[in-house]
Amino acid sequence: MTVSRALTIAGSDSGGGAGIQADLKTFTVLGVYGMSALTAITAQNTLGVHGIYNLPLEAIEQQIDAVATDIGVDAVKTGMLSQAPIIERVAERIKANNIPNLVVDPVMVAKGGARLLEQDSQQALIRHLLPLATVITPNLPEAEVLTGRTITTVEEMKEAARHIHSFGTRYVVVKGGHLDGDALDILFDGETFAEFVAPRHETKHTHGTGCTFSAAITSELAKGASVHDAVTTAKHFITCAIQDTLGLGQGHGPTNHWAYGKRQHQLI
Ligand SMILES: Nc1ncnc2c1ncn2[C@@H]1O[C@H](COP(=O)(O)OP(=O)(O)O)[C@@H](O)[C@H]1O
Ligand SMILES: Cc1ncc(COP(=O)(O)O)c(N)n1
Repeated sequence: MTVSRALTIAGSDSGGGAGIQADLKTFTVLGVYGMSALTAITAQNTLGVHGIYNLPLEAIEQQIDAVATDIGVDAVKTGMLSQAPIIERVAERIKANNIPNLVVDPVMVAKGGARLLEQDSQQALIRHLLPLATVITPNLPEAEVLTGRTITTVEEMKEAARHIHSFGTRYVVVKGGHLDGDALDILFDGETFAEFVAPRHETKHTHGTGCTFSAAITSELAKGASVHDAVTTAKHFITCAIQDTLGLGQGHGPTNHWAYGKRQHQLI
C-alpha cells in the first residue's frame, strides 16, 4: 500500500479549529498521513487568541528535518509563521530537504484581529517563500497586503492574482470569502483564470476556513492530483465543513472537518 504523506508547518490552535489541528484533521479525512512542525503555540478558543509563544528556530528546523529525512514528505503547507526569521528558516529547510508541492497559506491576522505574522514580515514571505511555492492561497486582506491595493470586485481579485503570481509562485488562489455574495475563489496559473464558486452559508462559524482549505489542497497534491483538481476537491471540502456547522463555543466556532468524508459515504 502506498501512503501519501503531508506535512504542515504552522501554529498550534488549542481550540482545534485552525492551525495544525485543522490541518491534521483535514489530511486524515482525505486519506493522507499527516505530520507537523510547530512554529508557535497559541492559547486560543472561539473568542480569540489569548497568548502566542513562538518556538526557537532550532526546534522548528529539527522538526522539519526529522520527518523529511526519515518518513518523507509528498506535499507541505505553511500556515502561521509569526516572524521573518522563522519564514527564512522554514524556506531554507524546505529547500535543503527538497520537499515538493509547497502550499503557502500566508496567514497574517486571525479572524478575531490578533496578529499571527509580525507587521512588515510580508517582504520575507515574498522574498524567501513565494519563489518556492506551488500554490499560494491569500484571502482578500492578505492579497491586499501583498499587492498594496484595495480589492472589492472580482476583477480586482484577478488583478491581485496576476500581481502575486509575479512574485514567483506557480499558482495563485485568491479566496473571496470576505466578499459579499457567493463564495467565489479565483485560481490563476500565469495564463488563465478558473473560478470556483459555492453558495455563501450565513454563519459566524468560520474559524480556520483558510487553514482547512489549504490543507485540503495540500492533501490532494500529496496524492498526485493536479492543482486545478486539488482546488476543486478543497472547495467541496470547505463548503461541506462550513455548511454542517458544529455550533461549538461562544464566539466564532470551528468548521466540521469530517462533513466532507460523511458526504462521500452518504452518511449525511
Ligand atoms: N460563509 C461562507 N460560505 C461558504 N464558503 C465560504 C464562506 N466563508 C468562506 N468561504 C470559503 O472558505 C474558503 C476560505 O476562505 P476565506 O474565509 O476567504 O479564508 P480565510 O479563512 O483565510 O479568511 C474559501 O473557499 C471561501 O470561498
Ligand atoms: C494557529 C493559527 N493559525 C491560523 C489561524 C488563522 O485562522 P482564522 O483566520 O480562521 O482565525 C489561527 N487563528 N490560528
